[in-house]
Amino acid sequence: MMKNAVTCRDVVVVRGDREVLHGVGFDLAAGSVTGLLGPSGCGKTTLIRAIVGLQAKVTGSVEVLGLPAGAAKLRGRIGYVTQEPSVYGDLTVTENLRFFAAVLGISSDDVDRVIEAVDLRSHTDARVDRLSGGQRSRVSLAAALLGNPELLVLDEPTVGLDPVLRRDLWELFHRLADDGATLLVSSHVMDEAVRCDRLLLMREGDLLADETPDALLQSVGTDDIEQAFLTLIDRKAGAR
Ligand SMILES: Nc1ncnc2c1ncn2[C@@H]1O[C@H](COP(=O)(O)OP(=O)(O)OP(=O)(O)O)[C@@H](O)[C@H]1O
Repeated sequence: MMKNAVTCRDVVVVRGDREVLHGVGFDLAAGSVTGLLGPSGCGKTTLIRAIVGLQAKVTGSVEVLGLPAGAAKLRGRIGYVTQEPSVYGDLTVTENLRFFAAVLGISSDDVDRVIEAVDLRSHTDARVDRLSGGQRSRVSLAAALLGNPELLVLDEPTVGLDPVLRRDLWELFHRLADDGATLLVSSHVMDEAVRCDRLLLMREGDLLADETPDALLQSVGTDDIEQAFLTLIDRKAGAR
């Protein structure tokens, strides 16, 4: 039986004085790539923060790699890339990664592997503040890959990347999953959905769909994910 890397049940989150997740539940199968899709403000980052254990005021249950989200023992087993670059501008690519490896207690031998994985070999000695936005976000991704985490949570990792790089990154995500990692990748670009094994479609703090891309397209009767999403919204509005 396939194990679940993440299990969420009835997850409710309050931010400020507003409930922004209204009882979300799903599983992430180990070794899969799941896309978390939905319009800006629908709650993707909030859900991600609940999974990586950074979000306050979470009720319901969030279990990650068999432990409650935020458990100290999960440190080092999860790689998380936020939308903001999390690396130092005044250090080179290699210096950044050596620093993060040292902080995590990982051998610096791993630095070459992650640089290669994100295709930054030709920029190892460049200061990060002299790199392009896309290159900088790949340095953050490389830092998250240090130590081979079992769960990778990536918040909009392909924003600002050209089509070739986006394709290469999605190939990397699938290689990592083939090696056993579980990936949750958020995006508001619907055409990335077909690259995922499974999709979570969110809107206004609710999960509208939790399906494979093919099953979703079939159930809605279209060959376009964006259209499928709009149809689901209309159906939900009609059901109210
Ligand atoms: N610090 C905060 N305090 C109060 N409300 C917040 C805070 N951060 C986000 N929110 C609200 O929570 C809701 C969900 O935000 P969230 O950042 O999770 O959305 P998102 O789907 O990740 O959006 P985007 O794609 O634009 O990053 C939004 O309505 C937002 O206004």
